[in-house]
Amino acid sequence: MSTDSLPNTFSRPVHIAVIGGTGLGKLAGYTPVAALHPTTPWGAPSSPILILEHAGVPIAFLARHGLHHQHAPHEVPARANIAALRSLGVRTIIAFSAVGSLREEIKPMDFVVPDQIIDRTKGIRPFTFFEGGVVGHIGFADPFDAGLAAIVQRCAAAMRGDGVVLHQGGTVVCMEGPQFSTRAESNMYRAWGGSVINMSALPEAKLAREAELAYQMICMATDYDCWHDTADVDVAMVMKYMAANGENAKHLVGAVLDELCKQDNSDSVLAKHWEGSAQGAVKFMTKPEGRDPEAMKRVEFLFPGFWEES
Ligand SMILES: CSC[C@H]1O[C@H](OP(=O)(O)O)[C@H](O)[C@@H]1O
Ligand SMILES: Nc1ncnc2[nH]cnc12
Repeated sequence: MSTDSLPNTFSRPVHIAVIGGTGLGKLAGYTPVAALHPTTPWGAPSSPILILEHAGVPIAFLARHGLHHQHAPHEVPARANIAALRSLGVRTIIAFSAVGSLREEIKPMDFVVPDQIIDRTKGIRPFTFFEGGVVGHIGFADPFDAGLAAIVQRCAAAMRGDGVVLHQGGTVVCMEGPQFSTRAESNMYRAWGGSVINMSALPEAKLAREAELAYQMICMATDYDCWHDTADVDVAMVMKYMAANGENAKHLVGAVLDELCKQDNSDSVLAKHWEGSAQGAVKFMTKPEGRDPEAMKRVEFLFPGFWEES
């Protein structure tokens, strides 16, 4: 569907966003009411941001790899994505990801709500908002949002697929890609305690935390990577399972949005529990004489009024 005929403005604040990953370039069952094209100091986001309505509540939807899956994992403009969503008022993000399973019990088609990440990206992706003359060190011990994870867990019953399981907790290994892992790497990640593997959890989750957003990834297993005695992962396998799992994903996202929309103006959806966490880490690090005006402006885009009291 072309988004060209949709309004490119939306006047109400939007608190909730969904980021769609591989095989989830749109949200089935929703008709967008606007298509926004925000710009940020970090450039344009991956795709137009579609505004959908669920139970009368506006939801932002962003396609991580672009409308046509044109951004490789290391090319996704994650800073622009997170900054653009925040500038619309978004404080809660549910992010979908297609993952390889590193555990026998996580079968293709199962869902995983991870609570940890192992970073195997290679430092080639821009990964922080705070650089170039403004320094900040945020806490990242628990990279996802426990409150959102609990909501997703409660919604697992919405999936009617036979035998589909939602695994609560687990460690996502985020590798650089775009090539898949070697067998030695896949076995090493298993030995490290990894549950699933993808190429997209980072820097997205780090940037969401820097932007003081509540962020939870929902992983959909599409393969057993290459450690298992079944066929090694390839793109066709990932796409086949994503297509087969579309109905389950639709039911799950619908149920999660039901819950989030009921709480649209609550402190948890507004991520009050993260408010001030990054700003505190930034404000006192770089002394005024070391601050770069352009870097300060970029921080101001994220947190309007940030420098007023310093
Ligand atoms: C096509 S397989 C590899 C690709 O799939 C996952 O994408 P996403 O996390 O956006 O669903 C994985 O992270 C890779 O980018
Ligand atoms: N095996 C795998 N490795 C990395 N990313 C993936 N996304 C889906 N399957 C994957």
